[in-house]
Amino acid sequence: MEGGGVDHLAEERQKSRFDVDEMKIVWAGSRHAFEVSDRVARLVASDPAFRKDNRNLLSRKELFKNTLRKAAYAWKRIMELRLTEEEAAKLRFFIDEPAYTDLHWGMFVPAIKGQGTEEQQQKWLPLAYKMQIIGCYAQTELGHGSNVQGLETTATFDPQTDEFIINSPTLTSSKWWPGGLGKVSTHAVAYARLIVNGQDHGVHGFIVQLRSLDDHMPLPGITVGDIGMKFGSGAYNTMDNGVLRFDHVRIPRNQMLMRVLQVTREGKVVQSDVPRQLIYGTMVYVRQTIVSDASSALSRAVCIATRYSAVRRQFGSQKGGPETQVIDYKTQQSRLFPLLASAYAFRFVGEWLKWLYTDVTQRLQANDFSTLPEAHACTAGLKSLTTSATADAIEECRKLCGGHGYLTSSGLPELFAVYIPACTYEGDNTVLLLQVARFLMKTVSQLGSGKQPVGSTAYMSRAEHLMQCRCSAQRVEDWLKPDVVLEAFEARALRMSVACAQNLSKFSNPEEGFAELSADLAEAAIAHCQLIVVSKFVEKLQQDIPGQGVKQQLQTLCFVYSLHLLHKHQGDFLSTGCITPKQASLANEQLRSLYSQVRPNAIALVDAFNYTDHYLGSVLGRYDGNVYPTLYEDAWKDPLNDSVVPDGYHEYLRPVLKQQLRNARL
Ligand SMILES: CCCCCCCC/C=C\CCCCCCCCCCCCCC(=O)SCCNC(=O)CCNC(=O)[C@H](O)C(C)(C)COP(=O)(O)OP(=O)(O)OC[C@H]1O[C@@H](n2cnc3c(N)ncnc32)[C@H](O)[C@@H]1OP(=O)(O)O
Ligand SMILES: Cc1cc2nc3c(=O)[nH]c(=O)nc-3n(C[C@H](O)[C@H](O)[C@H](O)COP(=O)(O)OP(=O)(O)OC[C@H]3O[C@@H](n4cnc5c(N)ncnc54)[C@H](O)[C@@H]3O)c2cc1C
Repeated sequence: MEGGGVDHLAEERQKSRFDVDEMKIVWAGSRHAFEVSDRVARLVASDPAFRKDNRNLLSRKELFKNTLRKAAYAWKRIMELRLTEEEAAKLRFFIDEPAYTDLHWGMFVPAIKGQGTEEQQQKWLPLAYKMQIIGCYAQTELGHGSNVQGLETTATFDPQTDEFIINSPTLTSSKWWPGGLGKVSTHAVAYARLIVNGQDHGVHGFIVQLRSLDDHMPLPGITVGDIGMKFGSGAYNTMDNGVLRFDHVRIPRNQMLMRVLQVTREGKVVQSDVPRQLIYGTMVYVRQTIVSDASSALSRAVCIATRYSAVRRQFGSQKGGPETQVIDYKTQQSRLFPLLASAYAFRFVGEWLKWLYTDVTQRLQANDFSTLPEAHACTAGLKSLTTSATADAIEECRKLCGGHGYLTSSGLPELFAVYIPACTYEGDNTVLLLQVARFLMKTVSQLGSGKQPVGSTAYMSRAEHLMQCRCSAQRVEDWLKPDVVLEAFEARALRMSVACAQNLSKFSNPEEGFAELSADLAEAAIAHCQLIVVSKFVEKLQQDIPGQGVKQQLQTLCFVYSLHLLHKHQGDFLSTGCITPKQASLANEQLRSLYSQVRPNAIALVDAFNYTDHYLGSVLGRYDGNVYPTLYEDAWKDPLNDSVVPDGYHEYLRPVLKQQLRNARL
């Protein structure tokens, strides 16, 4: 994508055996998506206002102000250029800096859309769309995050004044973590226990104004601020995660989001026919976006590690010739190529999840709630699986880059620091896996009742076969048959779920049993989610994919993804009797051969992500591979090198040196 100087990776690029431009379109999702993405990426890269290479040198205050500046400038550009929603979303992506706008557009607006009545949407959405108000999603408290039903903030209906009184009764009820809350938001969708006539009706969302629209001061009864520095310099510190306390703050009754439950003027609580779980709908939406984001973060780390692995040479010089490129070491390949394959796998499962989410949203609008449990289980499970894998992968990519990977200029430390909270926010990954496990146990318990499992659990309808089938792989090549691979994953997932269900049935108290077996249940959930990813990759390959060699590369990556999982989790596959040790060894042999097929295409496969050097933000991952001179020059730019003799020499170094000298003379 970058033009200019000498291309140190040119030889690598010539080795590839497929049409990279066509692969770029597959990666982007469509030709249109590619064109939008490419255009916006260049726009951001060429605008000095979006410079980001100085982030980790700024103090928190400077960093935050800089983010405010960028967000305001981005908004101005969105208006000036009349960007569509798709283009604006891409702009946010390539600016690559967490900001309050993420929560405004990503959670505040969707919460009103999903949980507000038509009337409420008409009132609040135009204000939010024009950014005349800025909102956040204030759910988590100091004492409770995962356990939403345990939230303590109260919203008590006062029939005298037709208002709710929002209150933080305890220290632990302080809202804690919401992004955009600390310093920016004028409004929040705040989650609180609805109390009417002394009766607790559970947690609901309320639109609460926090700050004056004139001078930005907190309104009476509101205490609000930032919760302090987070992991890493730069990184997520561009975000003002906040603390908020309410001291009997009054809001009009019509500011409770009432799509699920209404409170009338008379104080009557009316449940609509919309299921309660819709209150959790915003989280379902965001979890779905987080899966796509995982493929972006992972592909970015993999792009850096792959390019650098082709540039870096260690050992193996023959007769004074060049040393071996580290990418040619089999160990490097076995660590790197599964991550490359995972990036593609997560991309495709993300595309599918987006489709699933759109489908469920359309059904909800037509009052069909039947697919909500499936959407919840898939978004929760895939959010958990992909973010855990991506966080681990970024750290692995750092190690794959050796010492230089630890330098800020590699781009990997900041990427890691910014990314890892994805394992926690929008649902702790273990808590989410246990939600999937509940869904699986329910599905297994209904097998044989005549109710056919559908969607992601449809494979369970073949339980009789999958519980006793034997893998047919006899030769290495058999592991390149999608049906063989899929059946092994289906059998493993089902057998693990059924084993959990059988163990659960031994407990007289199911909740006690669930708690006792929760580690096994989480593993069964992982097996189910891995099956979803594998099956969506296989489905992708059934589509018509144009471009010379493109489909073949994707096939190779699909098998790399599947067989590396099979290798990594062979304990599961063997202990459930899905494969034999001999078959595991054949699969591993096939995997090694696949790595050799990926090798000549590796650079082109990461070029297909079409990332600009600006977006990558990595000296090691530069498109032209010109790593060493840039690293060398960059080092001299560090503020510590502004002076040859460091500040502090006279106060702290010279006296120590002199003292040592005096001691030595004595
Ligand atoms: C730079 C400027 C540019 C400007 C550019 C402008 C344009 C920009 C355009 C777009 C930008 C978009 C950006 C989008 C990115 C967004 C980034 C976000 C960043 C991340 C922020 C993070 C925010 C947060 O973290 S918010 C807080 C999240 N909190 C949690 O996730 C809490 C987790 N806990 C829970 O979800 C629940 O408590 C629980 C599920 C664990 C348990 O709930 P419970 O006690 O009620 O449950 P049960 O287990 O008893 O379940 C009851 C029943 O309900 C079902 N269930 C549970 N959850 C759901 C659900 N979500 N949906 C449906 N059903 C659900 C469950 O299965 C049970 O069902 P049964 O049938 O078994 O009864
Ligand atoms: C960067 C960041 C941004 C955030 N932004 C927002 C925001 O905008 N708005 C908002 O409302 N919130 C936000 N949050 C809060 C976030 O959603 C919560 O932190 C998250 O849901 C996890 O909840 P917790 O902190 O209560 O974790 P805890 O539940 O306290 O987790 C602690 C440990 O306990 C384990 N655990 C908890 N329950 C169980 C269980 N039932 N079974 C087994 N193990 C369990 C977990 O696995 C974990 O290991 C943000 C958090 C972060 C880090």
